[in-house]
Amino acid sequence: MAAARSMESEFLSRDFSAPVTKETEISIENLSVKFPDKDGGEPVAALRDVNLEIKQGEFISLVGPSGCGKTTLLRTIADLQQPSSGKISVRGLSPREVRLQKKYGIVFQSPVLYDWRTVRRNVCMPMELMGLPKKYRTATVTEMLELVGLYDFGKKYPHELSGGMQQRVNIARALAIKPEILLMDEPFSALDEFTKEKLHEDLLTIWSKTNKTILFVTHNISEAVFLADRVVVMSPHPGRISAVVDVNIPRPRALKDKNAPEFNALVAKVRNSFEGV
Ligand SMILES: Nc1ncnc2c1ncn2[C@@H]1O[C@H](COP(=O)(O)OP(=O)(O)OP(=O)(O)O)[C@@H](O)[C@H]1O
Repeated sequence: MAAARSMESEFLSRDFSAPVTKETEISIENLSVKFPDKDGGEPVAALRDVNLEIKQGEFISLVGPSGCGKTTLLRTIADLQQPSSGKISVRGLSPREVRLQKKYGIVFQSPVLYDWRTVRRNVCMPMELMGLPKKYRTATVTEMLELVGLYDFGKKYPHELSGGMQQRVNIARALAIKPEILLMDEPFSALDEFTKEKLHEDLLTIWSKTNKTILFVTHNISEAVFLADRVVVMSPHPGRISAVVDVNIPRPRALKDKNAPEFNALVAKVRNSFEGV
């Protein structure tokens, strides 16, 4: 009970816009993940010898073809998958400790919203599960819906919203527990180009206001470059990091930056970094 109370008070005092410290937030050392082969053959090396340091407040895109281990890497950081060897440490804590402290926000491709709950009550749900006080929940839902531009839609139900709006609700819900790290697995891949581009700009605004560390998985090279500080390029068989490309395009970024020669040069650099595809 005392432990639950101290977790709650740690939660209520969590600062949503903590300053970016540029300290290492996630350290991945010699990480390998193998899955047994269904036909009894050699295990599948979903990840082999992955090494990566991610700074607090960094925006990292993970890009690569199908099967190169992007989702496996995200799931292993999130403690949804265990390493076969190697180690992940988040400011000295294990992924499990970080998950139990609710410091991960996770956004998947399909927004898993509850159809029978309004937008407000969907965003509220993780805070209800954690038993946070009602007054705090109400204020946080309002703050999150303002952040994602959906304050006026709080009383709607998911089926009354477009796909892009549903994904915004999903992001608001992931942010409602004030995570330090946002893990996003192809969150916009099912959306049309116009909606996707609007969400890119909005996600960058949300990121700059909240200072989260973001890992963003995508197949789309242009999306990866536009959003990230660094693009981590992965290649399959075995899943590994084949390059890390720094994106030195100034921020804040706008869609017109995609027309700049520097942007296209970076897209080409990422494309040329794939190995064994
Ligand atoms: N639960 C599992 N059991 C067995 N093999 C798996 C499992 N999960 C992933 N794999 C295999 O591990 C490799 C990496 O898969 P993963 O889903 O991480 O790749 P990905 O880059 O995210 O692919 P996609 O872009 O298609 O989502 C693939 O060969 C995949 O078939």
